[in-house]
Order: sequence, then structure tokens, then C-alpha cells
Amino acid sequence: MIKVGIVGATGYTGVELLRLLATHPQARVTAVTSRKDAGTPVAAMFPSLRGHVDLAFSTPEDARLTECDMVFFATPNGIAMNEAAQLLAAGVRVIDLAADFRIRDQAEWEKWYGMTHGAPQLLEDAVYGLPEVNREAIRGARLVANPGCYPTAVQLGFLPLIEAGVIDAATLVADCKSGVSGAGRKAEVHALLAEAGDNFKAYGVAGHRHLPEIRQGLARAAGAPVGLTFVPHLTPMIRGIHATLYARLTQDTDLQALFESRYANERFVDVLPAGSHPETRSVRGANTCRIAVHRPQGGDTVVVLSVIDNLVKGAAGQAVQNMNLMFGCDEQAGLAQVPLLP
Ligand SMILES: NC(=O)C1=CN([C@@H]2O[C@H](COP(=O)(O)OP(=O)(O)OC[C@H]3O[C@@H](n4cnc5c(N)ncnc54)[C@H](OP(=O)(O)O)[C@@H]3O)[C@@H](O)[C@H]2O)C=CC1
Ligand SMILES: CC(=O)N[C@@H](CCC(=O)OP(=O)(O)O)C(=O)O
Repeated sequence: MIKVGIVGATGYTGVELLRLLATHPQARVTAVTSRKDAGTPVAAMFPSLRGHVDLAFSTPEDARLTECDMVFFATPNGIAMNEAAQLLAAGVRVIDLAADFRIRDQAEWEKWYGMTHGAPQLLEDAVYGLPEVNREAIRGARLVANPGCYPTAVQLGFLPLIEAGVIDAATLVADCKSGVSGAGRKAEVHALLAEAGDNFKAYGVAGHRHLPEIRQGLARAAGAPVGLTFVPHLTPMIRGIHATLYARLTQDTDLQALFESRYANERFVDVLPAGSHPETRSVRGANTCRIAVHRPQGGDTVVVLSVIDNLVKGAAGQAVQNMNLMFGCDEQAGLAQVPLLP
């Protein structure tokens, strides 16, 4: 059994880890932390986990994390970078669901995240946890940087086109919409029902911190820098990301065949039949990215539609997928959920 600790287990991605790991045949959660709710039984705070999790939250200091085999940080940015080295030295493997180890370039990270990096010596060893790109490196990793939610949906959508070199990678556009759980469980005015409900707005147009992460991943695939306009929007739904991606084709290609062959062996990426329009509810609660590729009126613009559940393939599900790779488990262990509909 893999002994698992979750730092930040009262947040949305932490609770999602608990839900997914409850059915994992080879993992057992042994430590869950919360500073504010230390002492509270998990099932008292989250009745959905009654009968599945028999633990109480403890402070990070009391949680005996070094006795775990695997620790997930489901915490805000800037926490794991100060804790990971000590755990790694004790032989614990670490997955950070936040952004501390996602950007290779320390100065770039510090610019976008507005803080000094606490563990620059770990940046080179950290593996970016997008299995569809980095599977072999993740298998051997001790520290995994779990990708952001928007970056997962956007990269999976653009990758087949970029790898095949059939688009102009200098003029990419990613028009993305997220549900409100993407903002986390902390109390914030903009996420209140009366603010976010019955409303729709863009944000971060001048520059969102996922921009350098997406650019880094796509540039690696392209072998050269890419140009990307990324505009996130907040939609009044709870879970889900819908990314509408635009690129200019530079050569005539069978796009449907290209996407189908790129993801033929990927269990968590589903390329829909030509002409499809994927819906966020078709992946609700599941670790699946569903993709459709279009070429409107046969012109030179390719439109890719990519949907994920931000809390699953966009966070906790992808983290469990990465853990499975790191520990040699079946990649689908704990991740066989059928999406919840309606
Ligand atoms: N929500 C989403 O869709 C996605 C989130 N992420 C990232 O995952 C991380 C977690 O997100 P989410 O679950 O939404 O966040 P939440 O705000 O819902 O939860 C944060 C958790 O971290 C704990 N925490 C906060 N500060 C500290 C600290 N200084 N030390 C230890 N624990 C702390 C909180 O508990 P307490 O304060 O009681 O200790 C809480 O359990 C974030 O970095 C987020 O950006 C990534 C992809 C998608
Ligand atoms: C709707 C919403 O607010 N979404 C968050 C992104 C999700 C997130 O948690 O960011 P990371 O993946 O980098 O951790 C935002 O735009 O800040």
C-alpha cells in the first residue's frame, strides 16, 4: 500500500484527492492537513466521505508526513517550495498541485508569481506532470509539478497540431472558460453566488499566470518559442473548463486523423467524431479530456474544442495519474469514474 499524505485537504482539490483515492486499490490516505480545521474529522466536514475516510485533519506540523510514501500539496502557490526538500530528503515522493515547480526559469516564475522562489535548486529535478507528454520522466520522478487546469486543456488541444508542424505557432489563440471551483474554496467576493451567478466575464486579459506555463509547454513541443493570446473567463458553473483554441493552418492536413492517431493510446484523452461539440458535463467528475477538431468552411483556421473537469484532469485526477506512474500502478487506478450526468 502507498501511504499518502495530503497537505491542504480541506480545499477543493484536496477533497477531490480524497474522493478519488477512496477507490484506489493500492493507496491509503494516512495524513490530511488543515491549519484552520485541525482536530475535525474529515467525514464531519465532508459528509460525502462518510464511510470512506476515517481520519481527522491535523496541522501540517503534527501530520507525520515523513512517514508517508507520497505527499500531495493541494495548497496555495508558495507553500510546497518551502516543504518539499525536507520530504524528498526523507525519501518521500512529492506532487505539487500548485505552481511552485511548473516553470523552469526561476526569474520568469518570480515575475509571474510575485515572490522569491524558496527552492530554486529543485527546479531542474522537478518533472512537469502532463503524462501525455512526459510519461517516461514522470515514472522516474521524485518531485512532480502538476500542471494548471487551463494549461492542461490548452496544451492537450494544441499539441497534435504543434508536434506535426501544421500551424503557425506564432499566432495561437486560447479562449477559455472556467467554472467557479477553479478559484478554490477560500472565501472571496468575486466567487459569491450573487457575483458569479447569472454572469459571465473575462479576466486576466493583460496577462494570466498560466500564460508562461502554456507557452513553456508548447515551445518545448514546437522546438521554438510560440506566440499565444490566452484569455480566461469565469462562467457560472461549478466544475469544468471549456477551451476554444484557434490557429492558422500552414498545410493541408487530415486533422481528424492527426488527432486520432496522436491520442490513440491515451486512456484519458478522447477525440470525438468529426463535427462534435464537447460539453463540460461530459467529463464532470472524470479524469478525461474530450477534444473535437474543426476546420470551419474548409478555410485555413483550425478550431479545437477541449473540455476537462478542472478538479479532476485539471488537478486531483491528473495528480493521481502521476502518482500511479511514479509507483508503477495501473495508470487508471482510482480513475475509472464515469462522468456524472445531468
Ligand atoms: N481549484 C482548481 O480547479 C485548481 C487548483 N489548482 C491549484 O491547487 C492548489 C489548491 O487549490 P484549491 O484546492 O482550489 O485551494 P483551496 O483554497 O480550496 O484550498 C487550499 C488548502 O490549502 C490549505 N492551506 C492554505 N494555506 C496553507 C499554508 N500556508 N500551509 C498549509 N496549508 C495551507 C487550506 O487549509 P488551511 O488554511 O486550513 O490550512 C486548504 O485546505 C492551488 O495552488 C491551486 O492554484 C490547480 C489546478 C486546478
Ligand atoms: C476560475 C479561477 O479563478 N481559476 C483560477 C485558475 C485555477 C488555479 O487554481 O490555478 P493553478 O492551476 O495555477 O493552480 C485562476 O484563474 O486563478
